[in-house]
Amino acid sequence: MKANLAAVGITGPAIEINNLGIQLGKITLLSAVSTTMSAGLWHGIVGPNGGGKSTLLKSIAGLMPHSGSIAMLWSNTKAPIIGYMPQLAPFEQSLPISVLDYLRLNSQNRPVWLSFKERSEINDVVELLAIKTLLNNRVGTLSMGERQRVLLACALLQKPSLLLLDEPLAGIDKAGQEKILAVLTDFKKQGGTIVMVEHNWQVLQQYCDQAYFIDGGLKKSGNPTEVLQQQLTEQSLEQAQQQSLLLANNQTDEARTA
Ligand SMILES: Nc1ncnc2c1ncn2[C@@H]1O[C@H](COP(=O)(O)OP(=O)(O)OP(=O)(O)O)[C@@H](O)[C@H]1O
Repeated sequence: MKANLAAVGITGPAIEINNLGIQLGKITLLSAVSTTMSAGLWHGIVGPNGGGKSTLLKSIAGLMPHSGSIAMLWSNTKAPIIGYMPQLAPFEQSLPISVLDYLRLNSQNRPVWLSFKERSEINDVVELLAIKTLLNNRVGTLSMGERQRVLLACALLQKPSLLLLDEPLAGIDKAGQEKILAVLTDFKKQGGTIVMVEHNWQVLQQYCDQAYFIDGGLKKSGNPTEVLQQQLTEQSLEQAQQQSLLLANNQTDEARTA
């Protein structure tokens, strides 16, 4: 039987971001971000390195102090549960904790040493992400791809209705990526909302409903193919401007030496 990934019958929330700004000391990481991410869709955050994608995701997850507002809008009586997968979270090599214990720690809110009840959610995510053979391995010894699957399993454990994923495909081979994308496709089909940081435009175009280009702020958003086209047009315009500037400088130099 197929596991339910999102809380059954629950539509993931929409996210309304209004004039979001993030300042660390004198450095502005993000400014004036305003947008609405619709419920039940797959949203892709894209942009250059250091542009502020992870920062935006962390602020939606409530992990980053900010100005402006971020509101979750949902139609159900139960508040949305958020599953967050950080960017390639490193585990300390010597951390004496197995993958199974790590999942157990993340599967309940009360300390596992007080009581632990075997939970079916763990079996569901273990099967879903094919991590059974890793259960007795120490988290610090996992390869990058294995770690990604364990982190995604953790994000799915509480049956969230919103998934916030920071480059979930990074460091994973093609087969593993297809597996994860299939899991996420099912999650969306069951009503969940996904916000995912992703560099690969092919993935964004194939899977995401909306793309948001972040570079110190929200530069453009819309259908991923349209956002990509706009970005390519801007880049080629910029290149053409640089080339004509270079040409003009060379001509000036030549005129001076003549
Ligand atoms: N806690 C912090 N203190 C100082 N600078 C920070 C902090 N967190 C992030 N930054 C800086 O903010 C900028 C945006 O970082 P962020 O990780 O959001 O970028 P990104 O778009 O996710 O980049 P990448 O694609 O490389 O993962 C970077 O220049 C980063 O160095």
